[in-house]
Amino acid sequence: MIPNVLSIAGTDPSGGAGIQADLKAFSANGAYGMAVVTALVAQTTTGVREVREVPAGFVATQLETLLDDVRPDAVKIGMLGDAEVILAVASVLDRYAPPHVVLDPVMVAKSGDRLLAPRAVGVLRDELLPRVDLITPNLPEAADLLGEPELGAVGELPDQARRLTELGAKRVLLKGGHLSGEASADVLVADGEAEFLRDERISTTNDHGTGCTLSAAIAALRPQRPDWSTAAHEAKRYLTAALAAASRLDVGRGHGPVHHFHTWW
Ligand SMILES: Nc1ncnc2c1ncn2[C@@H]1O[C@H](COP(=O)(O)OP(=O)(O)OP(=O)(O)O)[C@@H](O)[C@H]1O
Ligand SMILES: Cc1ncc(CO)c(N)n1
Repeated sequence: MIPNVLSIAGTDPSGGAGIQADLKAFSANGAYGMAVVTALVAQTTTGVREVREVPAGFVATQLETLLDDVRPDAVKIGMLGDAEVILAVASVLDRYAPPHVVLDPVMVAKSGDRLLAPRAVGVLRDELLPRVDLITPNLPEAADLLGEPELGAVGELPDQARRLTELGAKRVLLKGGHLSGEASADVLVADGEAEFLRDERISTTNDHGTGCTLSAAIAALRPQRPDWSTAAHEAKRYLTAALAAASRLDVGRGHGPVHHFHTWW
């Protein structure tokens, strides 16, 4: 059976990040996609112009309406925007206990614009991290969650990922996309064990939504694969291919999107 996978996230009208990217990544990775919108974001490849939050009560109503009818096989959580929405999502997770929950702790867009209120970082750390199966922070997000300086070297990733599990996250995929070097390396830590996910670094400015794509692909693949490690390695390969395929796109003047392609078979 095709897995039903839910994204809880904000929007990107240019289709590169957020809900729009998640739905494409779900489809391309063999899942049926569903979405609950948490914030309307006026953004494109060049940056964010304005954000309108969806009231927390209505995020909860969207989730309850959906979950009373459909049981998802996995959930990906992205931009939540503020503390009230975080608490609403945490409470719904408690009541419905969906399997395979991935949290991308979105805080700042590639353009530098904030997508999470600074005072909500502690609420995300204390109320949501312990309730999900995997978190996928980038380096600035990991530093913010731990109150540490941002890492500058690949070799430091495993120890920082382990410290994130000490905050209550069951598993951590710490993304090294902001580092330079020949390879693009991330680290996955579960049960104290660390393993690297390495792939070639693609030379491109079409890197808008890479984080959304990776976490969405993991959520889509997890119900179809035996464990988190297999799903994460495969999602990483999918992202590298989508980054390489981005050279065929001509979208916007800034950080362009990756290309989610389907193999018809
Ligand atoms: N040029 C690249 N080539 C290959 N992989 C990359 C490249 N840039 C980023 N990645 C990979 O993309 C994923 C996302 O990494 P990154 O650290 O950029 O996340 P992010 O900052 O959350 O992304 P975004 O905010 O744009 O969605 C990681 O797996 C990272 O290794
Ligand atoms: C809605 C949304 N979520 C996440 C990101 C991070 O790239 C973004 N730019 N927009």
